[in-house]
Amino acid sequence: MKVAVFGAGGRMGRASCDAVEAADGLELVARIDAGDDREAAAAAQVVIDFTHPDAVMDNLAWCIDRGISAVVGTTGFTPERLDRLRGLLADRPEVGVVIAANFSVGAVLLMRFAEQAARFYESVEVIELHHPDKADAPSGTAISTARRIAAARAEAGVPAPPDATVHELPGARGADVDGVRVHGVRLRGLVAHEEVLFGDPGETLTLRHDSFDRSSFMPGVIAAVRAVPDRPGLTVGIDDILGLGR
Ligand SMILES: NC(=O)C1=CN([C@@H]2O[C@H](COP(=O)(O)OP(=O)(O)OC[C@H]3O[C@@H](n4cnc5c(N)ncnc54)[C@H](OP(=O)(O)O)[C@@H]3O)[C@@H](O)[C@H]2O)C=CC1
Ligand SMILES: O=C(O)C1=N[C@H](C(=O)O)C[C@H](O)C1
Repeated sequence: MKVAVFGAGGRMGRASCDAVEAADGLELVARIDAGDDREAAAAAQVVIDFTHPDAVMDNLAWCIDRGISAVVGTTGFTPERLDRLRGLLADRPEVGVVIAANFSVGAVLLMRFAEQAARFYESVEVIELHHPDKADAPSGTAISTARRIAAARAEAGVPAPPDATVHELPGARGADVDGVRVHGVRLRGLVAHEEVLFGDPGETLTLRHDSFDRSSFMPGVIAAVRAVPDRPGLTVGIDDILGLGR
């Protein structure tokens, strides 16, 4: 299968190029970075995109227009952006796009475990910790985690977490994602880490995942590349591809 990588000069792009080159049955046909002519990727059957939230929608429109499927790790996908993508894909029903905020197996499992725990605890907060060269905050993974926790709590009728704060320096209580507080740490030496803290009277539960190296994302990326030609339309998350179901 012919594969091109968009964002090939970046941290994830470089790791993806190496992973594609090492994978049986995959052939790396183009490395595209900012400013390069995308036509060099026109021969690809699948594009991997690890670029920038400001670039990814235009890249996907280009791929879909040419009938090229895509595996997307770039963050910044709002519900509105996903709807726009569904609209683009409706015109090319043979094309598949897999978007995942996190391709590491551990992060996928953490999100599922957090979703399961959500209804049992009065309090919940999310902390994401990343390298300081990251453009977006909170991380896409933390936003997805918080949304999934919020949805599970709402479905179970759990009220908003208690919080008596009335005096606050702006930002001290983090971002509000669907009613769940999300805190971002940017620290040299880190790669990608997330904690979900649950609390109830007399106990807490902490779920933590650490990516110490970008190789942690590659099995998920390669599994998605192999799967996407058989998954027309939009797939959000790699749970199904890993055999976990929704
Ligand atoms: N889903 C997942 O598992 C993961 C997702 N990510 C996400 O992936 C994205 C990239 O992260 P990371 O690799 O660390 O970032 P980097 O900044 O290291 O890499 C991004 C690369 O994309 C290039 N680029 C920018 N615009 C375009 C464009 N239009 N076409 C082609 N290339 C372009 C950049 O070039 P230049 O520097 O010249 O602008 C840069 O080389 C982020 O959104 C991040 O959150 C990261 C890790 C895991
Ligand atoms: O920028 C990163 O590094 C990462 N980005 C993704 C995110 O925003 O969730 C995935 C992972 O956290 C690493």
